Amino acid sequence: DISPSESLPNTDPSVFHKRYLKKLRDLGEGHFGKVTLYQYDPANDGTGERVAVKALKQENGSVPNGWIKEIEILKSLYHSNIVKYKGCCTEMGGQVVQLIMEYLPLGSLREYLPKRKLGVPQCLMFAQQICQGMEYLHTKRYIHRDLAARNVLVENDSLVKIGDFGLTKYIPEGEIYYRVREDGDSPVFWYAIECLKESKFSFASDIWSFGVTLYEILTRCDHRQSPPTKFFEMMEETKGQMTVMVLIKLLEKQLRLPCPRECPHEVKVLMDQCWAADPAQRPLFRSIIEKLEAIRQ
Ligand SMILES: C=Cc1cc(F)c(CN2CC[C@](CC#N)(n3cc(C(N)=O)c(NC(=O)OC)n3)[C@H](F)C2)cc1O
Repeated sequence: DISPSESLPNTDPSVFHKRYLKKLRDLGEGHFGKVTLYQYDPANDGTGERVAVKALKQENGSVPNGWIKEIEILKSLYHSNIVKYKGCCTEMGGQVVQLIMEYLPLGSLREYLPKRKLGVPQCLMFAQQICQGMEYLHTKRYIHRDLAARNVLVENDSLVKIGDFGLTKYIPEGEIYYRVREDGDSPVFWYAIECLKESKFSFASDIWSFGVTLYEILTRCDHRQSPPTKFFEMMEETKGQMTVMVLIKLLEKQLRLPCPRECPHEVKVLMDQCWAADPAQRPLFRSIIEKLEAIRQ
């Protein structure tokens, strides 16, 4: 038997040392920080694995507790349609913490869909997988608050994963809404009407955002049909008026994003159910999965 002193040092695979992280390129920029591609190369021979590293713009050295929350949330999620947590890299005695995730080189649906003319069945398969990841998230009482094609990563032609949880919040038992005044650049064209009017986020507001994500998928993320482009067209000349106020008026008049070209009617019906003005009228992810399965038959 090998005595402990002879076995390999018991290194914790979720601990990443800054000195072995070699920066390759930036992957994305958010309001509060950025995501960068690194090679983790402890052998220093270029054979290390590539990882995606999320870092917050560091204010006065203190680690915001919302950031620790995001790390704890991703660490607690195990689902085939959710990006894998790999570990953390701490610096300056824990003053700086970076989140290490698996790297999906095909990037998000925003980069992938315009290049690959996928058929409707494959688009609906991706949509169903997003619902499976989101249903899992909701069973753990998390709301995502930023579901959009830009935050869905492509593993391969038949697998997508929800890739970013920057705005995810826990909804305590017995509560329905999470209220917040977002100061960042909020994704208003993915926000449910009650989020725009009263900042009331809930499981049902994630369903609304899924409807917008489904719309993006059926447009293959064509920027000419993007939600901002189409809503600005519908808002006509809003010279100087607050965009959010005009968007709320438009949604209150029951106006919605148009049916994408070559989108089956029953998929547009599903989108419109996700965009019901009354949150209680919107379907749950479980029933959306069943509807998508039925349409895909
Ligand atoms: C600090 C807050 C913050 C900072 C940000 F930059 C963003 C925006 N960011 C999210 C992560 C992102 C898209 C997704 N999902 N992505 C992850 C991978 C991966 N794990 O491989 C990947 N791969 C890739 O692009 O391969 C070519 N892209 C992309 F970086 C945009 C959101 C934020 O909340």
